[in-house]
Amino acid sequence: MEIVKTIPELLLAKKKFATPPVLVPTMGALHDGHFALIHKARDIAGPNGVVVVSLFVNPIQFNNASDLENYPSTLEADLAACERLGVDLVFTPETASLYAENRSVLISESSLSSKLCGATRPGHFDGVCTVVAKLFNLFTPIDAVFGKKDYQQLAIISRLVRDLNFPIIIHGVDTVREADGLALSSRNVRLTPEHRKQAPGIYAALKCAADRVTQGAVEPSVLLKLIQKQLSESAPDARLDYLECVDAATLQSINQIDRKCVIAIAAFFGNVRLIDNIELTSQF
Ligand SMILES: Nc1ncnc2c1ncn2[C@@H]1O[C@H](COP(=O)(O)OP(=O)(O)OP(=O)(O)O)[C@@H](O)[C@H]1O
Ligand SMILES: CC(C)(CO)[C@@H](O)C(=O)[O-]
Ligand code: BAL
Repeated sequence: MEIVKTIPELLLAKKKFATPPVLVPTMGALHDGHFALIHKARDIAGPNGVVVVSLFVNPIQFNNASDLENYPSTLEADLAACERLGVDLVFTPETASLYAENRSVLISESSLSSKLCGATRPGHFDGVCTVVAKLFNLFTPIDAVFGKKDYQQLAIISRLVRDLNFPIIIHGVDTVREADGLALSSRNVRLTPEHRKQAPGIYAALKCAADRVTQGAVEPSVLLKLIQKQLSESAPDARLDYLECVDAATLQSINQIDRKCVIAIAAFFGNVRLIDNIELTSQF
């Protein structure tokens, strides 16, 4: 496995690739969710293809300085895991090697990012789109793999690829969960023991709402109230950042469950912000 830190090194390493790579962009602090992405990348690439992983905590997508400062970093363990999983190349750039000091170009998506995390983390998706476009330009992958835990991000990156004609196929991987249902997330390690106990309440409440839909419930407002009630009982310390039922394609709020939709949630436990979602697709 090759580890490269700079763009010149990356461009040199790329010359040795027999095929265009399959890219897995991450911010490091790898866990089983990331490993599922890497497995998917290997499936796509095949045994002789090239799988590359980027580990980069992208400062320009953070709207909160202390969130950036406290973002977990486990570089040695990440590199060992990538090696074990048969990754061909890991890219761990310094911020200065990716961003010019006087940079003045930003990629902005203006529709799918208007709600949910886009509304509560201003500028976040401009940062995501910009760094992902850079990674696409640097690696020229044929495929790239993202997780459905970040549902809105996956939708926005698919739109970025469509609207800017990146010749790349975007693959989504189902959310990997702890045995108690909590979505794996690098930020989970920052939960206090008490908040870690409460956090599975998020997915439990989402599932309960999804079950109601299976039984015929069609009013998003009823479902959202049910989730809020459940959360207040199972996770009393959770502070909602948003909770919405949105059209799965447009990510705009809906009044009736009459098409593929997603319930998306973000909640704070102390200063740790977790996101999760559930797709309500089985009926449509
Ligand atoms: N539990 C998970 N299941 C599947 N994919 C995941 C999971 N967690 C993260 N991913 C995906 O891994 C990629 C990198 O995400 P990232 O490095 O931000 O990890 P993270 O665990 O989402 O961290 P955090 O949410 O704390 O920022 C993204 O495509 C993300 O959707
Ligand atoms: C896609 C990504 C690596 C861009 O920094 C990040 O938003 C993430 O880890 O989901
Ligand atoms: N997983 C999305 C990256 C972020 O929270 O900034």
